[in-house]
Amino acid sequence: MFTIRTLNNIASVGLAKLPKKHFTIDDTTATPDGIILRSFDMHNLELNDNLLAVARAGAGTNNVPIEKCSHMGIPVFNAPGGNANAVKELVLASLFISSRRIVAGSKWVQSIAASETLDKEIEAGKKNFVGPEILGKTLGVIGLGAIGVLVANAALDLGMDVVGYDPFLSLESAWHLSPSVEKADSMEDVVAKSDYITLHIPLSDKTRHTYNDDLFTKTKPGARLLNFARGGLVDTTALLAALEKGTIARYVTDFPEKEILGHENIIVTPHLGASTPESEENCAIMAAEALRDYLYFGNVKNSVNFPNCTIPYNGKPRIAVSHRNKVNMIGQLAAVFTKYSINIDKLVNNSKGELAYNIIVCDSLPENEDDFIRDLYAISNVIKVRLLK
Ligand SMILES: NC(=O)c1ccc[n+]([C@@H]2O[C@H](COP(=O)([O-])OP(=O)(O)OC[C@H]3O[C@@H](n4cnc5c(N)ncnc54)[C@H](O)[C@@H]3O)[C@@H](O)[C@H]2O)c1
Ligand SMILES: O=C(O)[C@H](O)COP(=O)(O)O
Repeated sequence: MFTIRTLNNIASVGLAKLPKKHFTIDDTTATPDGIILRSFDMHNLELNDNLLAVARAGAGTNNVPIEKCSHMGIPVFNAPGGNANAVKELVLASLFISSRRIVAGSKWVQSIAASETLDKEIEAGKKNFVGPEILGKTLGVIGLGAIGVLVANAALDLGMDVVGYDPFLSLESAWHLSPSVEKADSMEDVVAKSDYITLHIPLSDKTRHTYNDDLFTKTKPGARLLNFARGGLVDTTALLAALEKGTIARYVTDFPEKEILGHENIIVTPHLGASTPESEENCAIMAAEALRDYLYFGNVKNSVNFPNCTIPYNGKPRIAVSHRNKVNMIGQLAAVFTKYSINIDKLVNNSKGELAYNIIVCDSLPENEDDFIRDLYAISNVIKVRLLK
């Protein structure tokens, strides 16, 4: 039986992927085997020793202590692309609301007292809410992953020119990205030629304050900046200065911060990017399935810190071993199997950065399982050993 703690509301269709026969959902336990969450900040949460896996029902994992999890041999799963369409649709809406003064105009209309002269007042006041069309304008897309590709392709369909930048473009993205998207060599190149700029990169120590004074200086004057990725990507002080100077005409963001609330040229939504029933369900299903397959079979798919590693279940016992990515680890593991006369049926070893992970399917298990496990743990650089029967 596995105990799963949820740290946010997770769509019930996702939790239904964890059969009651083998899983208990307990949101109060301090010793879960698995955690499922959305944006809950896990950085200050103590990780219990028996925690086996964390699944983020969404894309961004900056709220999860990845390094600490890797150190403890805990895979962190996410739901790549599971909410990309929801974000794309909100970004498209934001292209329009950053241009046409829909939000300000609507607020103004709501504020006028209904009177005999309403029509006249509206016709006189509407000149204050003029905004340009997006047709024929240039959109710069920074980050061409699941969301960036959808946004770039959709903007082409709306008659925009699109320039994109992603130095780590994946094969998957390259397959889906329209060839009409111009490839830029640098972020500076993108912001210098774009009337609209949209950010779709993860937040990390490397990307924090990507949009800073320097990049604002290189931005085409009067550009509109959309941020549906993470608040920390934009340096707020530099942003407010850029709005003051007119470098940026409008900023639309999904990440409220007290410094930007109430600014006439900033439109803020309450982190709504993935808040559609479709995305909430997709992500919950992807996260729960990844967690279930890891807990049952040791299979790894969609992990941000572990390599993909899968062996279809064939009824035989399996040992899952994570270790630091060093030489001669397989040789040392195999020696322990030899010592206990265990025949290996299948073995997959994959690595990701400093971490490697093995699934070893065996024909039998030794009589003294505890000694066997202890010998595996005794190998230097082994992090976690799981015996799955
Ligand atoms: N507002 C929301 O509710 C919401 C919803 C989903 C995702 N997000 C945010 O959007 C981010 C992107 O989501 P995604 O699903 O497209 O992720 P993704 O992993 O599919 O794509 C991210 C892309 O950014 C690229 N990248 C990384 N560093 C870069 C850099 N320095 N310069 C340019 N490109 C860089 C990567 O190569 C990758 O292609 C997430 O990390 C998350 O923070 C927000
Ligand atoms: O990174 C993500 O997937 C989004 O920010 C969505 O976050 P949420 O699941 O808390 O809405």
